[in-house]
Amino acid sequence: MQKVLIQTKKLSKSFSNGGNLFHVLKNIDLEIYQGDFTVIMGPSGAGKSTLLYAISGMDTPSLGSICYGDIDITKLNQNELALFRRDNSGFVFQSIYLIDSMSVLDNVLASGLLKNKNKKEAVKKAKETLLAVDIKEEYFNKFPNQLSGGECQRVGIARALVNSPSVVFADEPTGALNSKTGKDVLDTLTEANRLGQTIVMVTHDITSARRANRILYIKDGEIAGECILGPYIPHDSERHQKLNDFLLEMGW
Ligand SMILES: Nc1ncnc2c1ncn2[C@@H]1O[C@H](COP(=O)(O)OP(=O)(O)OP(=O)(O)O)[C@@H](O)[C@H]1O
Repeated sequence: MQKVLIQTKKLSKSFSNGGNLFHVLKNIDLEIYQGDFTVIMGPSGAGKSTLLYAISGMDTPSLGSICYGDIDITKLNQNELALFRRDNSGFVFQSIYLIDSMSVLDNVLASGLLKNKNKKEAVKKAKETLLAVDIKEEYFNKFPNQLSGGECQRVGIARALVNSPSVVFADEPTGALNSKTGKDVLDTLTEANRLGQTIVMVTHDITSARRANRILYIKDGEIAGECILGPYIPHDSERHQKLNDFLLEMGW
C-alpha cells in the first residue's frame, strides 16, 4: 500500500471580497501519496492554485488541517512553517523567478545553502542537481537571460529539487513555454518522479496531465473526481483515452 504523504481534512479557504465571503476551497479531504505524480485539473477559477498553495504551506487555509505525517502544518507559526517548507517542499512556478543577477549555479546554490551550511557540499549538490535536470556544466556560470525559457525552467526545477524535498509542487510549469521546451521540462519532472520524487502539479494542459499517474479534478472548490492512470507510458493510447473519457465525464 502506498504511504500517505499529505492528508487534508475539511480544508477550506475563503477570501473576503467587497464585504462578502467567497468560499474558494470547500471542506476538501484529500490524500497525496508518496512517489505519485499527482495532477490537479479543473476549470479556471475552480481553486487549483489555491489548493496547491495551501497544501504546500505557501498560504494558510481558513479552516481544516494539512498533515505531513503527524505534523499539522496549519498549527505551525510563520517561522516554523518557513523551516518546514525549506526542509520538505520545493516549488516550481509558471513565472520562473530566477534571480537575474546571479549565475545559474548560484541560483540553485542559494536554495541549497538555506539547508546545507557546508558550502563545499552545497556546491557539489547544486552541480549534481543541475546535471540531473540536463543543465550542462558550461551553463553553470551563465546568467538566466542567456538561457532559453525551457532551460530557465529546468534551473527552476533544480532549485526546487536541490534540498531533496519530500514533495515538489508545480503550478503550470510549462504555461509560459513553447511545446518543445515544455516537453523538456515535463521530461525532467517525469524523470525526477521515476527516481522517486513525489510531484503535485496544477495544469490546464492535457499533454502535461498525461505525465501523472493520478488526476484530481477540482470544480467549484471541491474534488469532483479522481482518475488513476497508472505509471506514465509515452504514446500509450489506452491511457490517453482513459484521461480523455475522465475529462469528458467531468465536463472539462
Ligand atoms: N488573494 C485572493 N483574494 C481574493 N480572491 C482570490 C485570491 N486568490 C484567489 N482568489 C479567487 O479564488 C478563485 C480561485 O482561484 P485559483 O487561482 O485557485 O483558481 P485556479 O483554479 O487556479 O484558476 P486558473 O486556472 O484560472 O489559474 C478565483 O475566483 C480567484 O479570483
